Amino acid sequence: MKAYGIEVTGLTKRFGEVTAVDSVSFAVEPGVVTGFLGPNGAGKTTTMRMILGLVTPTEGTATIGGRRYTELDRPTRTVGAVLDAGAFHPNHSARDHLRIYCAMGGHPDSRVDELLDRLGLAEHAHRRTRTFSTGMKQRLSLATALLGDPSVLLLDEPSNGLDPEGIAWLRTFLRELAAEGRTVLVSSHVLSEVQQIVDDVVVIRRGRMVAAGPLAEIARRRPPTVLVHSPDAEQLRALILDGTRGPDAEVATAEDGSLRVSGLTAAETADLAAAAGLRVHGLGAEDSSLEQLFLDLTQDRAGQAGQYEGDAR
Ligand SMILES: Nc1ncnc2c1ncn2[C@@H]1O[C@H](COP(=O)(O)OP(=O)(O)OP(=O)(O)O)[C@@H](O)[C@H]1O
Repeated sequence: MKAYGIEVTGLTKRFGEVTAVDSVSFAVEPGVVTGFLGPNGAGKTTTMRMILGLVTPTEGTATIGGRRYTELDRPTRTVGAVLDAGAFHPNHSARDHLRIYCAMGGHPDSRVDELLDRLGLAEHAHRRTRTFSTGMKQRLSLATALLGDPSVLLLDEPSNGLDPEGIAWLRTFLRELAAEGRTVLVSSHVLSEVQQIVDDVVVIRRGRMVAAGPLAEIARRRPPTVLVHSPDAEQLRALILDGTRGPDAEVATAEDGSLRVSGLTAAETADLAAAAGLRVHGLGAEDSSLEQLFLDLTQDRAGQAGQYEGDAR
């Protein structure tokens, strides 16, 4: 199996007035799982469909191993995709379904049983797909995508509808596929569902890329935030914002009146309050969960996006 990466350059798609994808560029490397993250409507599916040659870009290119999907000699041996994990004929058994796709792709029949085994579906091979749970449908979709033993896998929202056990299974499975040297791109609108699964991320918001790179590195770049409970909150806020604490100091007031300070450490904030004789009843580093990072990256705050931008590897 040859290792192919995905390269997206200046990719843009306009549907009439709507710019679904706006000059997006990133690279997806073999051997790791890459999360393609963004809220609903951010443009993830449209980007994946352009990579798969199902939607024609308005501008830019998407290539797999240097070639557009439509230029690949044997596409299903290079790329496997799951865009809709529920799309089966309800009266076909899992084996019938795989046999049909196996024949269409020109793959050896032996792949059907190999994949039923690998995906833990062997004992359900004769059941009609309409009786399958969401998790079983997800596995059958993955089996279908893997029939051609592709080196690149594109999965649109594979964690959707899975219970924690299903997500744990998916994590192990996708990690195995990446360890085999495959390129794995997984979209999601919920970072917490995939944060244990992905190594790298590409984050988009309203069609534009806001961050790309190893998740751990992007999380480290997030400025620390300090939560302050103070009866003198307004004075402290004014003090922090007076411009002499450095250009990066910012304060937001939470609903309960406490302050969320960024651009200053907890010690700097405490010293500032003490020097001005302001009372502080509580102070600590805010929980910098990745979900908060994701919200910071994708919510509508002008000028917020650029500070996390990294090089797409
Ligand atoms: N065929 C189409 N015609 C018109 N607009 C479209 C079409 N396909 C997508 N869009 C619009 O493009 C934008 C991006 O949609 P897309 O489905 O790519 O986002 P997404 O990030 O995959 O979101 P979701 O997680 O909700 O699927 C949305 O505003 C959507 O309404």
